Amino acid sequence: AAFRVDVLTIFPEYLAPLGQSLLGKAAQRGLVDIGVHDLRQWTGDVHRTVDDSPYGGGPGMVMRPEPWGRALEAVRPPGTRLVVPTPAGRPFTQAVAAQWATEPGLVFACGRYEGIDQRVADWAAGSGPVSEVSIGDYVLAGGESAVLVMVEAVTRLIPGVVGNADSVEFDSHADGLLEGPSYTRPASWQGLEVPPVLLSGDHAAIARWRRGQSLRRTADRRPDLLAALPDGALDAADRAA
Ligand SMILES: NC(=O)c1ccno1
Repeated sequence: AAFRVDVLTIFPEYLAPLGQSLLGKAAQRGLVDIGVHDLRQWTGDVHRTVDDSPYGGGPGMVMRPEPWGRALEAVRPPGTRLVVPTPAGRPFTQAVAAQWATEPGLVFACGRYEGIDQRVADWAAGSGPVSEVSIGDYVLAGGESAVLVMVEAVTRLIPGVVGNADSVEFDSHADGLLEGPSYTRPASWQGLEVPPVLLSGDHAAIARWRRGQSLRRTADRRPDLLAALPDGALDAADRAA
């Protein structure tokens, strides 16, 4: 069955890119079903109000719970994970994306303003898993951009969505390390040569060189990833790299 994605937002037009390109083709091929819903459909007043001032004072506005409750009851299949993008969330990583890609689908709640009344996530936990996640340590105006990022990261891991399955398997972060440099024709460009080992045809040497490049780049750019590797992940050859 198709992987089902539903997005609740007050800016449905912002999610238009979900219908294009890679995702669009996957949707056409029945691999992914995407529904974008305007939260204001579930407001109860003539002004279609979705926010109010925060209890306890403080700047900005908070999204009221009632429209979310009605929208989730209408849209969220029972047991489906609810994802709430927020700078205060747990980190969204490749491992999280891989886990979610094995599930039947996802519902995304895009918060605006200072966020959504906490009772929505608390109440929603009664009908399925709820994940409050962050795509990085920065603050966006709303959750919509984060949803575009997460939908792309998850759906490309669904078998058949990305043409070449190998390219997914050898992504950066797939083995906990960053991918090293890539090269293609011409062999010489602006006086810069492609590393000769890559033209040698010696596949064992190429694999060793690539692993070394990956380790070196990870140590240079993301030492935190090296530190997070499970014991034994690096062998003697790795340490020598
Ligand atoms: N960092 C994030 O994931 C985020 C979501 C909404 N605003 O920021």
